[in-house]
Amino acid sequence: MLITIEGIDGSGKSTLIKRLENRLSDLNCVFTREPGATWIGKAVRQAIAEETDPISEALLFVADHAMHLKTIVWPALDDGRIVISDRFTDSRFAYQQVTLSGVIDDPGRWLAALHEGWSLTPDLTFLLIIPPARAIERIDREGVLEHFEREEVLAAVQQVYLSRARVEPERFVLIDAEEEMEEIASFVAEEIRRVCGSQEAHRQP
Ligand SMILES: Nc1ncnc2c1ncn2[C@@H]1O[C@H](COP(=O)(O)OP(=O)(O)O)[C@@H](O)[C@H]1O
Ligand SMILES: Cc1cn([C@H]2C[C@H](O)[C@@H](COP(=O)(O)OP(=O)(O)O)O2)c(=O)[nH]c1=O
Repeated sequence: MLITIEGIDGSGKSTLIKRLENRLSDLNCVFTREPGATWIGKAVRQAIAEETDPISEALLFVADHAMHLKTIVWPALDDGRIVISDRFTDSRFAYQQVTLSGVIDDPGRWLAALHEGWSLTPDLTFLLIIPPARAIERIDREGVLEHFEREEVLAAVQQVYLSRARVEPERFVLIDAEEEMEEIASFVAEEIRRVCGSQEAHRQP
């Protein structure tokens, strides 16, 4: 089972993941993230910092995803583990749709073609929704802003996330990210237990 946590920068994904690590410790989940901790992940972070070319930046995100699948996601799923990822392919569709707009024709189609035939769709995606100005306030408290971390960029990214959620309502669970984190974490943990429990029940003869 593959579960992803998505949302704009500052929406609370990494805080939520930390809470889930505690709340779901008995489920032996694999917690992971994109961009990852490999050398490609480092290259991605360098590309973000340099902000030179959105096409090479997008391709590095895809390379990081391929490495992530090969080294972490597939092995864990093959072992029957629950994988919970802080960002996954929806991040690419949401952010690169915005950064590549006006750079290449139909970025959505280009991104879909790049993932075709080897990637996978999560079983369940929690999407944290927050007014972009609130997200920027939260990030601002932490220091330097990356090039995505501008209100108009995050607003556009969130719109793409929401339009993806409208197309696949059975996969996406929308969360109000301005709620208390304790409440968000207990709701998400319960949902994960419910979905994983019902999958177990399906498996029984
Ligand atoms: N529900 C919440 N209420 C108040 N503050 C929050 C909440 N969720 C996250 N924060 C704070 O907002 C900041 C950004 O959260 P973070 O988890 O790093 O976001 P992300 O991983 O999505 O960029 C952190 O300082 C965090 O403590
Ligand atoms: C995974 C991924 C991330 N990103 C962006 C989102 C973030 O602004 C940036 C770094 O990701 P991350 O470190 O997860 O940012 P945050 O914790 O602030 O949410 O990379 C993409 O543009 N495309 C992608 O495919």
